[in-house]
Amino acid sequence: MRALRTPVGAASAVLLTVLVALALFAPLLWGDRAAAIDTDALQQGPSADHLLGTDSLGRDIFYRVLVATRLTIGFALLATLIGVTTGIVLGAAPAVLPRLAGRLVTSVVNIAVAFPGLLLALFFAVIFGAGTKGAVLAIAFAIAPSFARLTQTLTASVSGRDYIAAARVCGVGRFRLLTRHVLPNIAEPLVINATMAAGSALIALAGLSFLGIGVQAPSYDWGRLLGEGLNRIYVTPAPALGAAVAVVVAGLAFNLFGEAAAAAAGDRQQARPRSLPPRESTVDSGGGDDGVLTVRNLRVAFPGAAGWVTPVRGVSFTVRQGEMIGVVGESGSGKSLTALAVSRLVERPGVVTADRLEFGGKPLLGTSDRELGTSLAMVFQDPMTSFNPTSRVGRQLAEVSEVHHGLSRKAAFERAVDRLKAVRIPSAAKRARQYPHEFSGGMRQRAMIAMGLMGEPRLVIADEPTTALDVTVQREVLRLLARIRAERSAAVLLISHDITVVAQTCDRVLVMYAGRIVEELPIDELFTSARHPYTTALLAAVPDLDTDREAPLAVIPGRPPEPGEIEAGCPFAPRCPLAHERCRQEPELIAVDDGHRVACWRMEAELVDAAVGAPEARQTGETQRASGPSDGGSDE
Ligand SMILES: Nc1ncnc2c1ncn2[C@@H]1O[C@H](COP(=O)(O)OP(=O)(O)OP(=O)(O)O)[C@@H](O)[C@H]1O
Repeated sequence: MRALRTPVGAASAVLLTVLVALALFAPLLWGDRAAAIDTDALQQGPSADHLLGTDSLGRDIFYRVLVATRLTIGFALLATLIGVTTGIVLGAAPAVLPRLAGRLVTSVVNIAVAFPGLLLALFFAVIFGAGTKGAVLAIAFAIAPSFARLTQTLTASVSGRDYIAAARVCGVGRFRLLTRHVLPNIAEPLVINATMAAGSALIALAGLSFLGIGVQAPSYDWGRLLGEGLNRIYVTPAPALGAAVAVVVAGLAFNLFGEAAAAAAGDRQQARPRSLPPRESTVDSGGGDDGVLTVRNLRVAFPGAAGWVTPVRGVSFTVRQGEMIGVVGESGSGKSLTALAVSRLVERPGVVTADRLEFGGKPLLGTSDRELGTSLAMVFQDPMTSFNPTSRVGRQLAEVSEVHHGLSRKAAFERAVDRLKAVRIPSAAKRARQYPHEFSGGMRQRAMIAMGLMGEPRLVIADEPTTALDVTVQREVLRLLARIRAERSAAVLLISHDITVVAQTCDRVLVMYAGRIVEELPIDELFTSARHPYTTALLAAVPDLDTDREAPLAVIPGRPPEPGEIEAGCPFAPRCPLAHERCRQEPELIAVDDGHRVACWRMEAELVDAAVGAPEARQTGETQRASGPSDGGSDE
């Protein structure tokens, strides 16, 4: 509609309407006059009776041009429909086919795209033979490769969005993911490009008819009329001009309307949030444990220009039933990648490995999509991108139960309404019928949590769930997570860059720096017993009531290293006021107390000093190192 408000859009829309009207009504109104042979008026020039003259049988060329609109537009649209459909199927196929077959399809498309469209059209026209059917198929197959490429590109651009990740966490199958979540969200650019393709198809079809390999007598389209008119262009140009003007005007109308629609869509796109990079996982795991989530030596690596980079470098922790664990660290420390890896959402070319990666005591890789979809809930940072914008909120929630619990559409929808009520969405039944954009940010985030509650989640992973929300709504969302944990005994892994949020809500905190855990400790010891210089620096950077308002806020000098910049030694050393010679080597995470682990050489030194002073203490320290974490439940 926005396109119609521009002069180009409005003018091309009027032209298209006229063309469609002509295609529908011209043969009914003037079909007889266009076919009437008049041997007394053969090959005449323009006159008041015959505006564009007559042909070799005395038929009125003006009426023939009008009547030919139906065949020309009809076949152009048919060719576009076949071409676009074939292209979309080919473009979407790699997303649903096994990897090898998908690659094969992509290669075929890549080769086909390299050939000029008109060349392909002529090639297919020869294969299918002269005639309307051949011309339509030739043009359709010439259009298809560029649409396949477009579909592939658009699919890739939305496949990293949070709502796709959310649907994948819920175990939605590839085909359904494609038809319900990907295609509706790329429909707009596809339709716009299809409109422009119709213009090109019309011109190409006219070209084939003009060359004599398109529409055959006694049928006629603008291309054939142009060919006939051209034979006597030096005697009277009007017969050729009529068809030529019709082809140009119609081709332009389609193309300009497509351009105007694209420009209008482009304006809207600028306001849309950007997508995340695509992710998937290939995970090694094994062993068994009674924790809800057991992670040992988790590593996530990506190929880079100068070799592999490893943003997550050997992370180990355990999450137990009903526990709320906070993960803090500056941007880029690997918090989100850790969460994505345990949700099986790191995509190729990313590689995830771990000595143990278990969910509910079973290897994560062996956990079925259905089980993972109903027992692991993921809440993302940006509530705007977490939902598919083209589908009603209730339907998106219901999808989980349709897929996993085999509930009917109606029953699944009722369950969705029930879960929306559980997260205190007012007028839940009405809200369930609304689209995500009709929800406020906080409501969307609660609806996202409700989606996790469609199953019976044993673990809720919330990745910066409150960052995009104002303080009051933040508190509501955090309270809701705490309530779910209390009422349903679900474990919660809360990722945040804000250590105070974690301090207010969690039982334990994992502090991450440069892809590793540098400290883990119970929350009640956070402000009193934090030992790692990075944790103490994070705490010092939090203003409190005693903070001098005149003095500048404390900041940690320097910046964390990028994954590709991490060198040997403690990665925090360049920013650490206590760094010394020993820090040229990277310290291990060692247990210093019950549930308290620290990766800092100072701790090693303290343990050794303590051990020298008290032989029994030395024994304890060594025992702790050997057995890993105690109550904290993790080792490395
Ligand atoms: N697909 C990817 N390919 C290459 N590098 C990646 C990819 N995804 C993330 N990274 C890198 O991994 C590092 C850790 O990213 P991650 O998103 O886990 O950080 P984070 O601690 O969650 O930070 P933030 O709080 O900003 O989200 C970053 O430096 C990031 O650039």
